[in-house]
Amino acid sequence: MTDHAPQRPSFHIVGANPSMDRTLFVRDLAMGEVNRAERAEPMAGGKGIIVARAMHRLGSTSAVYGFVGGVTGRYIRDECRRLRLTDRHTEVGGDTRINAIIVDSRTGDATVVNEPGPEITRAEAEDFFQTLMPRVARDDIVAVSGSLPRGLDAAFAARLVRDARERGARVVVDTSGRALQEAAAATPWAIKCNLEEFRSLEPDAPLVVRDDADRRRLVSQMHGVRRQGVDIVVVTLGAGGALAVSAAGAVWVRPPRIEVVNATGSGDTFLAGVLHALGHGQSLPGAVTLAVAASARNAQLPLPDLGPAPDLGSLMAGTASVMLDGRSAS
Ligand SMILES: O=P(O)(O)OC[C@@]1(O)O[C@H](CO)[C@@H](O)[C@@H]1O
Repeated sequence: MTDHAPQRPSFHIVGANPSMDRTLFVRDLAMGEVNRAERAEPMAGGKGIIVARAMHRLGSTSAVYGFVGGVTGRYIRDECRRLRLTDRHTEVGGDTRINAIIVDSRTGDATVVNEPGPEITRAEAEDFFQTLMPRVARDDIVAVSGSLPRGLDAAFAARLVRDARERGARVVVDTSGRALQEAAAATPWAIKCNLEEFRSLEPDAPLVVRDDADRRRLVSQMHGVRRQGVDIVVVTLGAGGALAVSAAGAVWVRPPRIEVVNATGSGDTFLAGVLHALGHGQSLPGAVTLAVAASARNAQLPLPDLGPAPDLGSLMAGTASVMLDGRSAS
């Protein structure tokens, strides 16, 4: 490499609260009844791990950070090794959680029960910052994904954004509730959330986005958040695709038609697509198109993954992107 060759940024994926996801496939799930699973699959999960695994499938290597402990924590570390993710987790006294995902194998509907996660002490939180921050360099991408385990509050998310920004990194936040509010106030480079999560930033946002008028209203609210100091705001709308705004304008990407097997992790896979594409210098509309296709691919599979060497060409061809100032982007 010459001195002038462009350097790829390093990706640091923070999933503070990883989990062993246990996915149970049940036909015609009946609440309040005894159900029998057709099969059960364990998988390393938590939003950060799903993001990093999907990025790896797309060709971007990343390091994963968060808190792990106990036998389930060991499982996460073993899986990181197997998946070739750089494991920079902080070891803690509590146990990594186990989350239950019950997929109705007839409808594809997923019912998810998330544990709160281990209690993190102040010293463990400090260890985490000491592990992450010295490794963050200018222009690196730091993604903050998923819930916080017990003992950490929204101030943790805000400090994460501030400290990584001070090191010149581009910080991307995908979390919810108070943590999202405080992280957004610390003005990250980008926010990616779903509609429900966006409503914690903009309570007047529509509950559902049905038509052009709803999309335009939402876009103007997203620009409002952007004007508070965030460069890029992306809101995913499930079957309605995704909207993204930056100073250059707004784009809406409609998803391809697919049969959903299990959409768990599709939002995380979407984020992986955005990070991979923006990290490789693609435009925001191009990145969102890849992300919508990747998220659709994830939903076609029984477990959150893209599978080795995913070919997203036909799914990308099934998307349509529209610049909301009326020009067609593809
Ligand atoms: O409690 P969080 O961190 O918000 O969500 C955790 C979780 O439900 O999200 C992933 C799917 O998006 C699963 O791997 C995981 O169990």
